[in-house]
Amino acid sequence: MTVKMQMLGTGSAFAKNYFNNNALLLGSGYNLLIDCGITAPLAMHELGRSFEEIDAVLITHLHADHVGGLEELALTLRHKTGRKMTLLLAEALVDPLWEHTLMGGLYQEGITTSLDDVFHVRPLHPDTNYSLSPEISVHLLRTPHIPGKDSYSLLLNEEIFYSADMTFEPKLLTGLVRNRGCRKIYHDCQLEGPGVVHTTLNELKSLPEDIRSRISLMHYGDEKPDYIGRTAGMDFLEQHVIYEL
Ligand SMILES: Nc1ccn([C@@H]2O[C@@H]3COP(=O)(O)O[C@H]3[C@H]2O)c(=O)n1
Ligand SMILES: [Zn+2]
Ligand SMILES: [Zn+2]
Repeated sequence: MTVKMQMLGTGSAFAKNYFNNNALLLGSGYNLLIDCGITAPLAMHELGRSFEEIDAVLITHLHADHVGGLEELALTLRHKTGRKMTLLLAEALVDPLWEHTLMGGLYQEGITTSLDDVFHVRPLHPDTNYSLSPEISVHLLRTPHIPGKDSYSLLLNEEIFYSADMTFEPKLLTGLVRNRGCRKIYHDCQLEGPGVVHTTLNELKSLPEDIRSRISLMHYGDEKPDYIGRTAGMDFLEQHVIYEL
């Protein structure tokens, strides 16, 4: 079976017409959630889905639109079935995720005192390919987002680049396609204003056609309808549509 991808949302952190940019990879017998932002529980609900059908959640970096739904995910599973979700993330994010993000909501004296009490934590090394199921492998690439903040883009099945939030890396994108045979790039995209911590549409438009033709845009703002047909051939990934990966 071909792996499918369904975005729970394709919006930027502050978009109101789109849910947070989180993705579901749907394999045969193995479903992976990529990032679990504030809006992920509502998006799952609207899609008629349950966290119980997810096998593992992978986190790219510690911003609320990527991790803000983890507290609800963990508590929902605990109360419904007692199950701990497998949590995949770069080893550098393990302690900060607990100490800076989740401890405030999940700590319970004598019961929940560490990330391991709520998740099956599987720390990942960057630049290493991990087989998650017979159909899905993941490989973390550390990419720039905010100074001093670790953030990891993904190479899925060694042929599909899924950007975490990142600033423009034209050499990386070009090398992935021309040297590593990357056939598809899902890229965050800030449509208006200076990028600062994201890649802008204008930056992506400056790439050569053989790279642009592989790019689908995600993590965009509410102004997206104004940009249809103005993306130099790059298409917009649409939330809730099921694509072949
Ligand atoms: N130095 C920063 C830090 C954050 N931000 C905004 O906050 C958002 C957090 O989620 P995001 O999706 O990374 O997008 C970030 C910026 O909009 C920003 O614009 N500049
Ligand atoms: Zn984001
Ligand atoms: Zn971010």
